[in-house]
Amino acid sequence: MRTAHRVEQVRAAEAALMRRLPDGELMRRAATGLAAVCLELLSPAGVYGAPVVVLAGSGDNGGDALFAGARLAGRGAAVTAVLLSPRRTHPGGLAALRAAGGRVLHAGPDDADVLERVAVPLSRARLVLDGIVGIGGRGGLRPEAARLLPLVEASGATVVAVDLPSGLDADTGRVSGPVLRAHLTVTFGTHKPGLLLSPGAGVAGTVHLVDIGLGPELARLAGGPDGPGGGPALYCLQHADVAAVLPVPGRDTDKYGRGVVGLAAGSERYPGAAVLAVSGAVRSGAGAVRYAGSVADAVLAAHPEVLVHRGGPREAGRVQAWVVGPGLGTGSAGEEALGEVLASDVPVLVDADGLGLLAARGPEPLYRDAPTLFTPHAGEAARLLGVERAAVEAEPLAHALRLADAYGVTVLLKGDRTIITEPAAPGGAEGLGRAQGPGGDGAGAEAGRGGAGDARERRVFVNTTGTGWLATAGSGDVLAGLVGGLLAAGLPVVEAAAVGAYLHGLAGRLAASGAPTTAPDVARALPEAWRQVASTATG
Ligand SMILES: NC(=O)C1=CN([C@@H]2O[C@H](COP(=O)(O)OP(=O)(O)OC[C@H]3O[C@@H](n4cnc5c(N)ncnc54)[C@H](OP(=O)(O)O)[C@@H]3O)[C@@H](O)[C@H]2O)[C@@H](O)CC1
Ligand SMILES: Nc1ncnc2c1ncn2[C@@H]1O[C@H](COP(=O)(O)OP(=O)(O)O)[C@@H](O)[C@H]1O
Ligand SMILES: [K+]
Repeated sequence: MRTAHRVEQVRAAEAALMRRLPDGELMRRAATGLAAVCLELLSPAGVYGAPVVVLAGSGDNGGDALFAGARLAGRGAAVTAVLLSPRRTHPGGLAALRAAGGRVLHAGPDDADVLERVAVPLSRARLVLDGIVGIGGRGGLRPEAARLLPLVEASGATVVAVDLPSGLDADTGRVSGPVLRAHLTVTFGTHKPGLLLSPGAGVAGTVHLVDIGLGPELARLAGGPDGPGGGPALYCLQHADVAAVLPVPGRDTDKYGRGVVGLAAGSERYPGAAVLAVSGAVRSGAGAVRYAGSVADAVLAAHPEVLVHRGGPREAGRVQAWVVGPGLGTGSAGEEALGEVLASDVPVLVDADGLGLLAARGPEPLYRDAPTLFTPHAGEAARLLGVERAAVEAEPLAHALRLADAYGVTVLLKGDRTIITEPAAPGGAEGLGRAQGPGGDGAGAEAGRGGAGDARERRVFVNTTGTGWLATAGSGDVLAGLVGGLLAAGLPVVEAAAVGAYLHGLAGRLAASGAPTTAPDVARALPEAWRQVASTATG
């Protein structure tokens, strides 16, 4: 499991660790790891004489960058440090850089002709280290740093962000002003949520984690009574985590034992959505799929194995979970189907038109005994909350949490980085992520910040397996069917959502393989995604 922690958690762990280590040891570890990555980047074309620019701000982030720059200079690179706060530069880092033969340019707010002076080294640079600001940052880059951005972008150099891209909010991934886009981010100790969430992930590039020994401290804090507490702010599944919970039939399992998923979807106007949701459900691990609705013939033509009912969900027969909404329409038939499904006593996934119908009623808790999962994209989430779509896209995590609390449901917010979160007071304490840290509890995420319940209880997952090729009509319907099937197969709601998003993203990659793909092809790639994941468990 990959995990991410908020700045206050990182600071607390850092303080605890520093008490036990010699002065400067943590920065030495960070700079060593950073320099190693940079050397690897420079090596193919040669390190000796390689032009490197270090952008250094006023804090320890600049210190990391300067110490790493000194190491590169020690290996023969031609390093120029550009100091954005010349009077407040990290003294040890600056001294090390000078001692290793690095050049130094002043580029503070009061320095004249800055652009002319830095233009030449930047235009020649093969590598730029962004040590302007790290986890101490607030808001977008300030003008003295922002004015360098066009020069960096025009240089064509590889940009390596130190800890995180300067100007990016570490906790939320929000970009509220100018930000230095990186090809690669070398982050220290733990991932920061903003590197994994949208839109931050889009400016961080590939993220490389350098171990500086914070892990045990973070785990200790998670269980302790003092400090920020809480487990990781974010969990990010890997193959082995998914393999551990995939529903695999035993020798004595029959199809009903594997779970039956019901789908209330499709309409004369949108029959395809039902077919696509079914195509995900039949490959989900459930033993059987029931369809209830008006486009049974289209469903049967594509999937003869489905049990169909040409009426409402209530009379369709027993299921272990319902999916309601894809292509359902928002008329009275849709309204009726939604009402019947929500009145059932099994887990329900509400998608697409089902969410549209609920949005029209406005935010109110659903008060169901069984779990309810919403699977909106940003536009649907915005309608459910009565906010602009752009607001959801700017801060998806905060809005996913608000949505979960306003309706009392688990939320899977779709996007390039899909977020899964439960409402503030989740039932049960078992499951993925629960075993992390001595506290055994889940994540804190932004819950406290959003004023949303007990920050220590709530788990938040982010899915990183997706690809832009999944932005194709109907791929969300496939996801709804898949997750519904996982629910029917018995996975707890958060696990079903997180595992479904993971397999769906992977299937999207396999189906696309670098070229356009279609929703049916994504569904057809699900078994291969499953096999790839499962093979990590069997070796
Ligand atoms: N924690 C750990 O475990 C370890 C941490 N390490 C490293 O330390 C880094 C954190 O260092 P840090 O605390 O010195 O803060 P940092 O990010 O350098 O900012 C410094 C100052 O910048 C300013 N500033 C603020 N916003 C700004 C903006 N938008 N644009 C421009 N400037 C802005 C603001 O100063 P102000 O001008 O407001 O007084 C702020 O105080 C961390 O990211 C990692 O690299 C590793 O060495 C080892 C282990
Ligand atoms: N840029 C992207 N990167 C990764 N996944 C994406 C991207 N854009 C969309 N997706 C995924 O594609 C699916 C689209 O679902 P949705 O918006 O409901 O489309 P539709 O309504 O056409 O089915 C979601 O699973 C979403 O996470
Ligand atoms: K940085």
